[in-house]
Order: sequence, then structure tokens, then C-alpha cells
Amino acid sequence: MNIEVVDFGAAGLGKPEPSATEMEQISREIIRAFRDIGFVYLKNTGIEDQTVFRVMDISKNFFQLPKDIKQQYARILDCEIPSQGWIELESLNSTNSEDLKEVFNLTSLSESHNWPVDHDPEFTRSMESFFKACWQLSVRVMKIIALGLGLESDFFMSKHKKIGSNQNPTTLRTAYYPQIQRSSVKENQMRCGEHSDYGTFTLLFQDKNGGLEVMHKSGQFIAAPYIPNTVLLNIADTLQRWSADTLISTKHRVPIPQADDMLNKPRRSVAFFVHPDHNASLECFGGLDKYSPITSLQFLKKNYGNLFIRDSYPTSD
Ligand SMILES: O=C(O)CCC(=O)C(=O)O
Ligand SMILES: [Fe+2]
Repeated sequence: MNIEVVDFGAAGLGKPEPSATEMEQISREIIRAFRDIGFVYLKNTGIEDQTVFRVMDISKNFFQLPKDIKQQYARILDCEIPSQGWIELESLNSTNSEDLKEVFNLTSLSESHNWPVDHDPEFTRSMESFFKACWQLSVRVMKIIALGLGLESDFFMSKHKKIGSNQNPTTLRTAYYPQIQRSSVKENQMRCGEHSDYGTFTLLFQDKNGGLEVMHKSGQFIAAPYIPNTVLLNIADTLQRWSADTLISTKHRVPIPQADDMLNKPRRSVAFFVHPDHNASLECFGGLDKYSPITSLQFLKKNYGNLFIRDSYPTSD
């Protein structure tokens, strides 16, 4: 019951165009890995640990700023980009206590809204540059998943054209999980409560402390440890519906560590949540008609209305 590791090398960033045979092999392996669990590790993607750890280190400087300064960059739910900004103690699972973490989200590259440029210009630059690297890798992943599902190679790309703008909710999230006092942990509280992601798929990078757990199709949670120089790729809710449940959006969580020495270690992670454009029409592909067509934004508003509270958000063709 392990999460498989797939070698993405031939399609990694900085490599020349992979051959059709190489692309087919990677896509076969990824789709096969998704049969039992909606998570797979990719190695040799062209994004190395060194780059990821640098983003985590620079993020820490932001998280260490006094609360009243971070508050100036807090997420504003009632605005065009409701995901962007700093969030303290978010709850990803409404039945539980809030998560023991703080995060900063970057969604729009074209707006400086909520950006701590004056307090921390290095943070701004490193997040923007990592957003772009993850975006490039995601485009390659989109091609490979399309191929593995027998779709046109630009099938997903054509629905994700506005990443980095206010017309697409794709988000880079840097998260900081502080040290924990066991006595102050509330009942059912976690570092990150059990949930599935909302969008198309997610790229997830953990620090060396690991800690993520993922639900196997048997219902049992299994460890998804840190593996050097890999990224975790997981299917999210929008792609599950779009694929008429062929691909499964897997629940995951980060519990409170059992070992006392791990409680004293802060934990960091960085995630890139890929979403279709707001106005992308999601008709179940492959000739399946399990769910009626819906736009990406309608799907988000229907299922995550607590985040998408406005009547309308920017769209254009
Ligand atoms: O921090 C992690 O490893 C997981 C975070 C996560 O799953 C999320 O923010 O959606
Ligand atoms: Fe998640």
C-alpha cells in the first residue's frame, strides 16, 4: 500500500521535448499509479529540493513578522481574489477545530493586492518565481494526463489559460506549522484536517519532517513521507467530477505527531493548487455523462461557497 514513485525525467523542466514514446510511458505509469490512490510521487521534474527549501526559508521570514504587520496582508474573502493573502489558523475541515498552521497564498501575478513587497521584497520575488516554475511543470503534467486518458494533448491546457490572473483561482500556498505543546491541542485538532483539494490537481512539497497521510482506497490512512527531490502530485475534486470519477480525489491530512521530538519541530510545506479558468466548461470527458456540464466557477461556488461568497467573479473569453 505504498504511493508509487514515477520518473518524470524525460518530461522534466529544462529538458528538450520528450519523444512520443517517453511521453506515453510516463503517462501510462502515472495513470496506473492513480488506480489505487489519487497520489503519486514524481522524481526528476526539474524542481530540486534546494529551490523548494529556499522558498520555505524565505517564507519563514514573513511568518516571523509581527502579527499586526501580517494582518495588513490578510486574505479578504469579499474581493475578486478571495484566496490571496495571509491566513492564520485556517480550518480545512469544518467539523474539527482550526488547523495548527498559518499560510500565505499567491493567486494573481498581475495584482499587487495583499503583497508584503515593502516589508519583504525577497519573499514576493521568490513566491512569484516558484509560482512560475510550478505552472510550467503543471503544463507538462496536463499534457501527460491528457495523453494517459486518450484526450487531445492540449485538452487541459485549453481550460487553464488564465493561470496567474484574477480569472483563474490557481494558487501557490506556503505553509508554516509551528511547534506544538501537546497540552494545548484541542480534541480532533490536527496540523491539517482531513480534506480533499478542490481543483484539477495539486503539486505538494513537504520539508524533511514529512507528516502527510493519505487515504488508500481501502479507507486506511497511509504515510506519505518526504522523499528527496520529488513532488507529490494528487488529483483534486474538480478533476474527479470532470473525469466522471475515473480519477479519484484522495483525502489527506497532517495529524499531530505522536513522537515528542517531532512536536518540537516546526513543519513547512508548499503546495500549488491547479484550477481551470473560472469560465471553463467542465463536461465529463470520454463520452461519459455522469454529471451535467458546469463551469469551473459554478462548481467551486456550489461546493466551497464559504470561500466564493460573491455573486460574480471576473471572467472573459
Ligand atoms: O502541508 C501539507 O503537507 C498538506 C497541506 C494540504 O493538504 C493543503 O493545504 O491542502
Ligand atoms: Fe490538501
